Amino acid sequence: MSIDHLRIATRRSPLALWQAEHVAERLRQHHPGLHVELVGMSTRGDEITDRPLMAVGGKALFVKALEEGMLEGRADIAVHSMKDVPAVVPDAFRLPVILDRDDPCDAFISTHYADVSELPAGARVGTASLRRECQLRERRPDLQIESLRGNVQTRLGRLESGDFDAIVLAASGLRRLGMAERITRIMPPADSLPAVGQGALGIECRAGDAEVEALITALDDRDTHDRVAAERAVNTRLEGSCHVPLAAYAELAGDSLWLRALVSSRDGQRVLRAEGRAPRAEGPALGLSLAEDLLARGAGEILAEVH
Ligand SMILES: NCc1[nH]cc(CCC(=O)O)c1CC(=O)O
Repeated sequence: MSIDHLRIATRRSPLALWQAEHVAERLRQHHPGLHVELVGMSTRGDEITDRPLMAVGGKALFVKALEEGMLEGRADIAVHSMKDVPAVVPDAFRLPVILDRDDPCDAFISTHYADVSELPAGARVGTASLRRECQLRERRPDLQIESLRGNVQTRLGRLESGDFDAIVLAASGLRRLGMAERITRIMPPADSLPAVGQGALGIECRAGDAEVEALITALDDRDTHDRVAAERAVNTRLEGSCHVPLAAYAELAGDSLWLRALVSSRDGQRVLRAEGRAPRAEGPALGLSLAEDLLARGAGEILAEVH
């Protein structure tokens, strides 16, 4: 029996729906005649917006609800922003596919200022991520950095209404929603090292669903997969909780993988960086060794303070 119908579990935010529809379209292209349907699911991470995400369980909430949907048989696969997927995938699931990466960088958005360096002393900057916050604080300890949650549209709305002088968001999210022209400046990885998996989409399925896995494998992008595997290895060793100021970003030049990682205290006063190169097949080992290097230099204490 071959599969002629595939249901995709997705969150209901505009970005999540775009991502799931993108995967649906790619699957239809690869498998003409396959019927692909989106199944929208609400997650606690989306429902609770009045408290910091890390206080209610972190980004793992986004993923967990979709996994439950698959276990209950309401969907066959789930599409995730790899940035939101915890380092360890539960035994009942597999994550065999990572699609080709979009822009992995953070985007600086401001109505008055061209770049971080042009912000006046004490300027108010909104960001939802501790990782972005501490890298901003390292460069500009004078900035007033405030938490900014909600979906991409909500966050842009708060910039427009004058709550902030600038905000920082993932470039890929803006591009996917057709709002690339809102980006004032792309922040290069040297200025804002991206989150593990940022800009990449992954497809999760139930373990043992060989037919489904065979169907989705066509969308896997080897280069992105190897890069994200190296980044996720850093996370495997350092992820002690749901929300940690941790960045890891890999680039490929032929067979050679260049991985950079960063751990920071919340105030940006102590920032530890590590980097290394390895053949692409050894990316996960490189990720683990960078994590060990960071731990040897005090990453454990820094992360313990943040928790
Ligand atoms: N945490 C929310 C989230 N999860 C993935 C993206 C962007 C898309 C991506 O990284 O692939 C965003 C928005 C943001 O960080 O601004």
